[in-house]
Amino acid sequence: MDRAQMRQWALARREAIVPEVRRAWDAAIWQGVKEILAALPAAQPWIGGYWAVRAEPDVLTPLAAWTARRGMGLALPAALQKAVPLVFRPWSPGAPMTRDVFGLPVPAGEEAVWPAVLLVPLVAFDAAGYRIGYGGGFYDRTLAAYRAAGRPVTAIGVGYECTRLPDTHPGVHDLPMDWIVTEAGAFQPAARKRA
Ligand SMILES: Nc1nc2c(c(=O)[nH]1)N(C=O)[C@@H](CNc1ccc(C(=O)N[C@@H](CCC(=O)O)C(=O)O)cc1)CN2
Ligand SMILES: Nc1ncnc2c1ncn2[C@@H]1O[C@H](COP(=O)(O)OP(=O)(O)OP(=O)(O)O)[C@@H](O)[C@H]1O
Repeated sequence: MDRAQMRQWALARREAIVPEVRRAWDAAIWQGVKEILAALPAAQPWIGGYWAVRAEPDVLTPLAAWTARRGMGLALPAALQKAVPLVFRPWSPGAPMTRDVFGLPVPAGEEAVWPAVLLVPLVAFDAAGYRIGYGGGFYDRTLAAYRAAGRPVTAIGVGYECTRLPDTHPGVHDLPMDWIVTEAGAFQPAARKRA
């Protein structure tokens, strides 16, 4: 399979998950994400989430409640043009929304922030922490922009076990996730594991 075929394979598997199972898996994924966030060295001013589309794991509601309780801000990505890094805009439940270049809902406010922790939706992923997304290269460009700006970032990939692959055949631009969280738990990709 090439990356486009892996993407189609994984999207089909993800869309086949029935609602009851999806609810249970999303709850388990949220538990895994929460444990990672709770163990971060310091309270973060901003966490980058995402507005779930196309059968992505949806943890936005508990994430919003959790961050609000701790006085942390939550921001959502906006793809404002093709081939540029994502911009993160502060969001809270009920905030006014507009649409980005792909028609996805994004916060209407134009303020941009740089969350040091990003939840990154995975269409498919592998044990080394590499991912396949929708093919726009947005998260890869975004992580590269953080690196170029000298801003540390923790990337937490979020996906379902049924879209795990032995090897996603990453390209030169692909940057690995620091963590991957699925319904089976949270793991640090082998290549990145530290003593
Ligand atoms: N929930 C969520 N929000 C997100 C992302 C994401 O992966 N998930 N993004 C992460 O990047 C950005 C949006 N990126 C997107 C990139 C491509 C397509 C998409 O539908 N692509 C078409 C092909 C379009 C084309 O070729 O021009 C497709 O897959 O059919 C959608 C969103 C920002 N917001
Ligand atoms: N840092 C970068 N600079 C320039 N081009 C990049 C960069 N990162 C990715 N690209 C390009 O973006 C395109 C899409 O990349 P890829 O197939 O890895 O997308 P994806 O990871 O599935 O999508 P996404 O990150 O949007 O979810 C490729 O043509 C790739 O070369």
